[in-house]
Amino acid sequence: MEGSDRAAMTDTWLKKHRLLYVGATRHPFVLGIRDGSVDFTSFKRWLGQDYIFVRAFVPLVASLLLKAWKESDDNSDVDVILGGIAALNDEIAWFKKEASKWGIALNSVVPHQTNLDYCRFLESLTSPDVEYTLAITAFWAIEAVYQESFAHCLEDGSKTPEELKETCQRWGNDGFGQYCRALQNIANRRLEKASDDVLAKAEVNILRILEHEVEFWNMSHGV
Ligand SMILES: Cc1ncc(CO)c(N)n1
Repeated sequence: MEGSDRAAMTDTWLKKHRLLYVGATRHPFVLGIRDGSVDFTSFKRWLGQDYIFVRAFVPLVASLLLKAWKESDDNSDVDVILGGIAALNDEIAWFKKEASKWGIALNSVVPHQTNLDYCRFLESLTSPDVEYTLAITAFWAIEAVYQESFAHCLEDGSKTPEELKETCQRWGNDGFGQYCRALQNIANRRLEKASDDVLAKAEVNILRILEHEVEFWNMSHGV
C-alpha cells in the first residue's frame, strides 16, 4: 500500500469494518441507556464486570508507557499515556464509589468468561514482544469504543436516565474525546511507518477488539 493511503489508517479500517464498529458502539445495551429503556440489573452487571476489566487495563497501560518511553520518536506520546494512567486512577476510584451507590460488592463479583477472555487478550498485548505500534493502536480502539458509545447517550434527544448520566459523562465527555483523538493520532503516525506485517496484525487486533466489545455488551444484557 502506498504511504499516502496510510495517512489515516485507523479511519480507513473503521470505514472498512463499519458494520462491526457500529455493532460495538450502537449496541442494544447502549441504545437502551440512550432511550431510557435499560434494565438497571443489566447496568449493575456491566458495572461489576467493567471494574474487573479496568483493573486488567492497568498493566496494559503501564506496559504501553514503557514502550513509548523506549521506542517513540515523539516525547509527547509519554505525556498522553501518562494522562491515560491518571484517568485510570480516577476511574478506579469512581467505580468503587459508583458500586457502593448501587449496592454492589466489587470484591465478590465473579468474572464472567467473556470478561476473562477479553482480559486474556489485554494481557497478551502487555508482552514486550508486542510492538509499540500494535499496542498503542489496540489501546486507542478499546478507548474509542467507549467514547463513541457513551457520547451517543449524551447527544441531544437522548433520554438517558439521571442515574446513568455520570457514567456516560465519564467516557462521553469532550476531554475523553480529545484524549482518544490524541491516541488515534499517535496510532496513525506509527502505522504510517509500519511494515506490512505490523499493519496486518494491527487490523486483526482491531477486529478482535470490536468483537470482544460486542460480547462484553452482550454479557451485560445477560445473553
Ligand atoms: C469493556 C471495556 N472496553 C473499553 C473500556 C474503556 O476504558 C472499558 N472501560 N471497558
